[in-house]
Amino acid sequence: MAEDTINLLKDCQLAVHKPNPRQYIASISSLPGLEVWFQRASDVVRKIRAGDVDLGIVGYDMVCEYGEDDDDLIVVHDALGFGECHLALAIPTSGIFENISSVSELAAMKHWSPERPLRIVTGYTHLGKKFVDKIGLKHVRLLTADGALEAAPAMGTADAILDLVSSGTTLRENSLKEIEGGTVLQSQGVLVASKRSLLLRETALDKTHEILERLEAHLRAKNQFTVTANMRGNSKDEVAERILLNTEFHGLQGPTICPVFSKMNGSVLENYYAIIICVTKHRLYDAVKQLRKIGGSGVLVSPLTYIFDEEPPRWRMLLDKLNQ
Ligand SMILES: Nc1ncnc2c1ncn2[C@@H]1O[C@H](COP(=O)(O)OP(=O)(O)OP(=O)(O)O)[C@@H](O)[C@H]1O
Ligand SMILES: O=P(O)(O)OC[C@H]1O[C@H](OP(=O)(O)OP(=O)(O)O)[C@H](O)[C@@H]1O
Ligand SMILES: [Mg+2]
Repeated sequence: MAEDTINLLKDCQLAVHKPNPRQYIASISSLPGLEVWFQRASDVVRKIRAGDVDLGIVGYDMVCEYGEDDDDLIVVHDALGFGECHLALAIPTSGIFENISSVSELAAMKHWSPERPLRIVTGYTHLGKKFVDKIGLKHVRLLTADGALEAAPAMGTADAILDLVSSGTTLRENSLKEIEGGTVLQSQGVLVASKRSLLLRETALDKTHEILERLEAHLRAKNQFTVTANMRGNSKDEVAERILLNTEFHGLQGPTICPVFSKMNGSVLENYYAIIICVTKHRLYDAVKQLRKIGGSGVLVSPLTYIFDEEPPRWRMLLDKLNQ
């Protein structure tokens, strides 16, 4: 998460300067007056709640587990695009669980009693307790461990686990499976803040605004290409009509169309137009095909770095949450 966070900030022109690897304090030269502290994910949330730091970047799972529903915590950006995983219940694929494929089937098993509860090992006791209550599992004991939870069922120290799953490889390699209704939450990296800080300290709100704007502009641009193509035509209106009526690709507000001037037999002609549109990466080839069909040639594709649009919706949402 730390590496992903540093890379993301760098891509947003917010490079984190850390004088040496064993130092936990750093700075961002484009944000003077801001201190960066490297802390364990759980401590990031605890320190925001305690009022020691104003803003943090952590997994949403950490915000929920260590935030314990504290309404001072406010998620400023909920999808930073890394650390994607989900918190889920998993049970062994064989033995008494062989035919169990949902939480209702798990709850209905006759094996669990006050003397012999279902033992679930997890690092997420707050979320685990809430989840067990929600799904109505009666005879349960939550056990805690810090890591390698997937080994517990085979070791005989627990019956089930509640842990993060990403690719699913760790579960599979340890003969465990997820079950229907067993997902507690979806998680990825988020930017989280203390509501109190943002309300009481104008500089904290200003810096948050700048960071959010940069994140939004970069993340919006990340999956887009700028596509430029030349197209023969008699006027820009005619070219615009061809694009708007015959393709699905129109740019942010609409295509930008500019005349291309060429020299022929001593005179300057305006019989080509350059069109500029934005295209999501996975639809690039569709866009090229559609542009070709309406006479597009010389298609140039370049990556987009930022899209600064009007005020980002997340900023408005943040102000609403702060009642401003
Ligand atoms: N397999 C995974 N795939 C994607 N994201 C993950 C994965 N495992 C964990 N994460 C995310 O990374 C965050 C940090 O994970 P974790 O607590 O394991 O950190 P760590 O780097 O091992 O540090 P620590 O020393 O505190 O355990 C989690 O809260 C979660 O949001
Ligand atoms: O579905 P997968 O892609 O296999 O990823 C899931 C694993 O990743 C995390 O562990 P991590 O590697 O952080 O080790 P840890 O639990 O010891 O911290 C998590 O605790 C799972 O064990
Ligand atoms: Mg880990």
